[in-house]
Amino acid sequence: MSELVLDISGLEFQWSDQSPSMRVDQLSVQSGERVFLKGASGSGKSTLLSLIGGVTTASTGRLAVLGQDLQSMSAKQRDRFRADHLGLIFQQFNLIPYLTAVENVLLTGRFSKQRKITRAEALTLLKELGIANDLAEKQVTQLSIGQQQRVAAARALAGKPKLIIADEPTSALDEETRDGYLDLLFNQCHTNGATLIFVSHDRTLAPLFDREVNIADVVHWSDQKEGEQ
Ligand SMILES: Nc1ncnc2c1ncn2[C@@H]1O[C@H](COP(=O)(O)OP(=O)(O)OP(=O)(O)O)[C@@H](O)[C@H]1O
Repeated sequence: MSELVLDISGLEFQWSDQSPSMRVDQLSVQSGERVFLKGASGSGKSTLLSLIGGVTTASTGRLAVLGQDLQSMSAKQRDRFRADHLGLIFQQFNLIPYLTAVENVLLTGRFSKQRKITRAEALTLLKELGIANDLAEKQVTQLSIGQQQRVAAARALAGKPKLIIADEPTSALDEETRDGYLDLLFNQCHTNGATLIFVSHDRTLAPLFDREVNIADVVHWSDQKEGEQ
């Protein structure tokens, strides 16, 4: 089946009038694919992810996620779309420090009617990711970095979103924990029929994915600033 989960063409974006402009001529990802996105620091990986996640919008071009054109949505509609359909795993986790692990996972359901998750389901998901019930009831700041990283994954996977976007989620893990984490993430994506876009500097991980995309091949920056034409 060749359903496109991500379909970008002729996309142009600038952080501000004074910033270089970024162009993506074409990038598509098929349903169920696990894509490894690599690129040098500052090459635009996080910028691209924020466009795909609807956090920022491009000035021109097409960007469709799960068949929905994000470019034609208002900021509020994009927020709703993100909450309903996307699972985001950030480099810094973005967990709420004063909540327990399970409460952090349950937050997903607070922002989306479509992704309702019960406490029992959240605990099961955490357990599948290696966070037993006693840890799940602890404040997240009392967990190790590797455990927090798994809580962040559980929160992204809660409610079975169809697209998971992970920005360097294994950067703080030792090799063994990292490999276990990836196994769990892949298993969950497979079970849920989810597509995975995974950004990492760790090239040794690339062979584990269906496809490797070098950001330099898809993202082009122009240094021309306004007033310099
Ligand atoms: N919020 C922002 N406002 C203005 N410019 C930004 C912003 N975020 C990123 N940039 C600029 O966009 C360019 C690409 O940055 P981005 O963070 O996307 O790179 P990256 O490939 O994710 O880097 P890294 O691997 O270091 O995380 C950089 O020149 C950066 O300065």
